[in-house]
This record gives sequence, structure tokens and C-alpha cells, in this order.
Amino acid sequence: MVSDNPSVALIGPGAIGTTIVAALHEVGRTPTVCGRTAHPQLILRVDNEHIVVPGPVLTEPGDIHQPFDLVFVATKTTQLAASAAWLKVLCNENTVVCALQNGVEQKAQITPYVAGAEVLPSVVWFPAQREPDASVWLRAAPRLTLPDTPAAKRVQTVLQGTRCAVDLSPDFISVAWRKLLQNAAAGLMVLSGRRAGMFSRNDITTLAMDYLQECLAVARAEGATLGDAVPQEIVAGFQRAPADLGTSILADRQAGRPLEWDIRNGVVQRYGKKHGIPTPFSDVIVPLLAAGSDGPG
Ligand SMILES: NC(=O)C1=CN([C@@H]2O[C@H](COP(=O)(O)OP(=O)(O)OC[C@H]3O[C@@H](n4cnc5c(N)ncnc54)[C@H](OP(=O)(O)O)[C@@H]3O)[C@@H](O)[C@H]2O)C=CC1
Ligand SMILES: CC(C)(CO)C(=O)C(=O)O
Repeated sequence: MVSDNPSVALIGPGAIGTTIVAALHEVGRTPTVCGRTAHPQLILRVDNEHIVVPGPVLTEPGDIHQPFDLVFVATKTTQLAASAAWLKVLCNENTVVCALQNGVEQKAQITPYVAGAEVLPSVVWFPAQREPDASVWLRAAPRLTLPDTPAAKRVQTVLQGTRCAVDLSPDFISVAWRKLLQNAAAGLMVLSGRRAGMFSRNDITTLAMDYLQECLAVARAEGATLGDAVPQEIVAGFQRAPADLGTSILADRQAGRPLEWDIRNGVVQRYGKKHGIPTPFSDVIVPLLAAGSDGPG
């Protein structure tokens, strides 16, 4: 039985995690924050305002003594196994775990760690950028889309009245694949080492459009209902974006961290193979991203 005032924890107070923690803190619902580094405070910059959430961030799973009603997971997917000790102490079968991560495989990836809790995938639409001092620059209005299920109502209640909007979708698979296509194309920024401004080039537009057609065929085979205009809409979105807008996978590349190449790009190649769909663009892009992430060399 969940109270009217659910207990909330968040694992991974980086770009997305800090945004959600600050949004909750602003309305007096500061969650328990679990991380890897004991940041003394979390700072979110929005326009010219700074929201400061006092710390320190917890770093010892042994400091948690009871399970929570709602747990947000905002680590990178590459950091999931390392977050298992947190999930173990924060979850029981009554917990809802909301994945604030990219990809279309969140439920399958997180479920093994959560002691019978229900895992709720989400689509995180907003860009947030972590600065060298670990403060976070929120670069658009925060918005999440969740599948329209009873568990999602818990997330909606917790975020109600905060600056983070929550939409519920009856066709979540299509929304999730629409975002996956955006992330797949954003991966091209890693290969050029450039930000969104590169999409003003005709050659990059052609490459992105061809790659997105391949991704669209795989998305449809997986059951997503996406129109023919989606590749064009995605490229146009990058062309409208500020030229210096990056993507989280580019930030990881530039910092020499492991990349979420498999859940953002590899997934198209893997599912293409499953459905017998040729993926010539993925067959070039994926090994380059994988090698850039994992080496050797
Ligand atoms: N940034 C963006 O604009 C967007 C990101 N996403 C997705 O959201 C997810 C999170 O990305 P993002 O916020 O950018 O990631 P960040 O790298 O900014 O943040 C990850 C956070 O997880 C923490 N962490 C790492 N390992 C552990 C661990 N073992 N236990 C607890 N905490 C840990 C990190 O700790 P430390 O503080 O020590 O670094 C950091 O605070 C990704 O799947 C990404 O693809 C989706 C949409 C937009
Ligand atoms: C910024 C955005 C929304 C698009 O690529 C993103 O998902 C990311 O940076 O990981």
C-alpha cells in the first residue's frame, strides 16, 4: 500500500538526475539521492537561475534501511551493473523503478536487479549538460513520456506541480522508437566530433536521412507506428537546434568514458538482423562507435 506521499529515491545525480532532483526539491519533495561521488550539493542552472540542492549525495548503499515507493534510475546504461547494490537496498516488490535512460530495452535491462519491483521505461526528451564543476545546465523544458499504466500514475503524482512535465502514452513503443531514432542520428556527432551545427551540411543531412531510413525500417518491424516524415523531422530538429548543442554520448566520448553505443545504435543493427533487414549504415557506424568506446588501442 503506497501512501499519498510516496517515498522517492534517485540513483545517478548527473545531467538528467540533477534535473529531476532539483525539480522535486523546488516544490519541497527532495528525494534521497544515491550516487558514486559524494557531491556536497547539486546545482541546476536554468536560464539565469540556479537551483541548489544541499547534499551530500549518499555513496554507501548500507546507509539505506528501507525500500522506497519510487526509485528513479538516471545512471548511464553502461553503469547499470555497478548500480546494482543501490537497487538491491532501495527496491522490493512494491517499488516502482522508473528508468530515466535512453534506449528501448530499459525494462529488460533493469528488471534483473530490482527484487521483483515493477520497472517503468520512460522517454527523456530534454537535453541537459554537465559542466566541469558537476553543475548541470538544463537546455530545454524538462519533459518525460511514460507508458499509460497504473505504475506511471505514481511517477505522475510525484512530479505533479514540478517543472518536469509528464505525458502518458497509449502507444509507448512508437514514442520510444521515435526517440531512439533521434539518439541514433545523434551518434553521428561522435564520429565527427562536432555538435548539432554539423547538420547544416548537405552531406551530413544526406547521410543522416539514409541512416534514419534504415532505423525506421527496423523500428516498424519492432511494432512502432512511425510515418514516412520522421527522418526529415528528426534532421530538421537538429538543424533548428543551437549549433553548440551536443548529446550525452558526445560528452562521454569527449571525456573518454564508455559510450552507450549498443543501446542507441547497436540496437538497430541487432534488431535488423533479427528481422532480416539489411543494415549497411549500422554495419559501418556501430563498429566505429564500439571501438571508440571500448578500444583496444
Ligand atoms: N544528458 C542528456 O541530455 C540526456 C541523457 N539521457 C539519458 O539519460 C541517462 C543518464 O544520462 P546523463 O544524465 O547524461 O548521465 P551523466 O553521466 O551526466 O550522469 C550519470 C550519473 O550516474 C552516476 N553514477 C555512475 N555510476 C554510479 C553508480 N555505480 N552508482 C550510483 N551512481 C552512479 C554518476 O556519478 P558521478 O557524479 O560520480 O559522475 C552521475 O552522477 C543516459 O541513459 C542518457 O542516455 C536522455 C536524454 C537526454
Ligand atoms: C539530447 C538528447 C535529447 C538527444 O540526443 C539526448 O537524448 C541525449 O543527449 O542523450
